[in-house]
Amino acid sequence: MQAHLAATDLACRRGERVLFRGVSLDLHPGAACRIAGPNGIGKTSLIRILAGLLRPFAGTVERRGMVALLDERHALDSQRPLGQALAFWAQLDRTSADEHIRRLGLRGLEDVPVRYLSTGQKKRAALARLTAQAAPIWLLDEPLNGLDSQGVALCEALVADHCATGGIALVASHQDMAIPAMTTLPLTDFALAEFSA
Ligand SMILES: Nc1ncnc2c1ncn2[C@@H]1O[C@H](COP(=O)(O)OP(=O)(O)OP(=O)(O)O)[C@@H](O)[C@H]1O
Repeated sequence: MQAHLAATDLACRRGERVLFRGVSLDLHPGAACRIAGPNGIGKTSLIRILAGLLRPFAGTVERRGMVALLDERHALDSQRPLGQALAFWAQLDRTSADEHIRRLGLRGLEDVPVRYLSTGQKKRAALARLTAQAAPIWLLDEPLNGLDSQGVALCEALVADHCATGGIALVASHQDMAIPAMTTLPLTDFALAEFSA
């Protein structure tokens, strides 16, 4: 089964405002797309609609294949040491976290409680959790936030590898990313003023 992520004529309403409307996309294996736009335009809201966590005001979403979401909530038990927190999810995913801990440069931090990790270390841990999931569809909300330059390059390489091996990546980011053939969906074009229905 080939992964597929499509949306047709999406609109998003939050409170009394329609944030955007008429948003469509059609992503097939290998596709990388960046959602761009100013603060508050609705990038996170669009990601959450595509993840199935927020109901669109209008339009439809079609998902085929498992979805992995990375956002500011890293979903790792803050009381547990990093190794155990990642192993908890790895066990559910029937995999091992070790290779992902190594790849994300987290070796040596396995015994440190998640709550003591720095911002960038937590983001790397969330990326380790993401890569361990082996989901074909990645929805990434500001994945570069908090990463140092080496972390940014690493994240770009992860996304590029994911797409090169048939994955789909949709990334909300204020920063350009060095990903081959990455397209841009500029949300600004769809912004509306106050909702007046
Ligand atoms: N539950 C909610 N109820 C009402 N308004 C909300 C709710 N959640 C978010 N909003 C509003 O929706 C708008 C879009 O928020 P969203 O987080 O999607 O924007 P964004 O483009 O991701 O912003 P940023 O670039 O700052 O991360 C904001 O004005 C925000 O205040």
